[in-house]
Amino acid sequence: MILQTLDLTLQYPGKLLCRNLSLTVGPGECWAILGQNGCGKTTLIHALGGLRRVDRENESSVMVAGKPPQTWPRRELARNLGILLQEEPGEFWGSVSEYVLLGRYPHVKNIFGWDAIDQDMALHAIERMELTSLAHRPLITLSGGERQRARIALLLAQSPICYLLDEPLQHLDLRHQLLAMTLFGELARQGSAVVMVLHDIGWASRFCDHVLMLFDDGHTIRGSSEETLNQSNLEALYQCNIKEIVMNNGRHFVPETMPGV
Ligand SMILES: Nc1ncnc2c1ncn2[C@@H]1O[C@H](COP(=O)(O)OP(=O)(O)OP(=O)(O)O)[C@@H](O)[C@H]1O
Repeated sequence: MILQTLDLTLQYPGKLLCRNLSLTVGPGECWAILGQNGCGKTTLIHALGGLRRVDRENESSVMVAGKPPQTWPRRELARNLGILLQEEPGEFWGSVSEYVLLGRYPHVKNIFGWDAIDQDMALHAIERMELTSLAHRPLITLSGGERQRARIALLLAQSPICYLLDEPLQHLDLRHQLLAMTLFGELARQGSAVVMVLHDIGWASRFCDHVLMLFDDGHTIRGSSEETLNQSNLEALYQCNIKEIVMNNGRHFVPETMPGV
């Protein structure tokens, strides 16, 4: 078990986001977190990553590799857990390759800087995200999608055991959505744990083996994608009419109509 919540309840004044969530994410698993805007997906990612304190009496309700995330030394936590947030904390004025190298910081052994392994891993991550031709450009000159690929490359260079990803496909075109999902699927097959917030059920059904659904009233459904992704769960989750289409051995879910329209 890499990531675990025990009876986790998250709320803001006047709004219950999730109630008594017990979740266990193991190595090799790829999870999608699904739910309507404002249901609490980002808040949950923050709680799982130790970026948001859970209630005091609830302190042990999130565990990363057996310990609450706040109790890990930061560099050690970053070797276990890599987090991709929706918002960037601040501007970075260096080049793309300098930015991606920051992912190696938790692994640095040499006080004089990055060693050959760090350089190689950053280079490989840049290649994987198809950024080689932009590697020397200042990060701030990149487009939204290019910058999102650089952020994913930084995480690849970091190579944590568990990836927590909040809308990793934001700003990406179709080709790069496929590239990113293929990569996350590969990471899971190689033994990493991957947990990602998605708005596209198609990607979830194709690449994720587990799903967590967060409903507006705080209740949750979790389980295998096979079991949980069905018309009735998804219609209840998204509050609209959804049609399931089976095509080329894959299941596709198409939003059809708004109820009452
Ligand atoms: N600091 C805060 N104080 C009060 N309410 C908040 C605070 N931060 C977030 N919320 C509310 O909590 C709810 C959950 O927010 P969150 O960002 O986790 O939703 P989400 O599921 O990630 O949404 P989206 O799909 O739009 O990104 C929202 O209704 C939001 O307005």
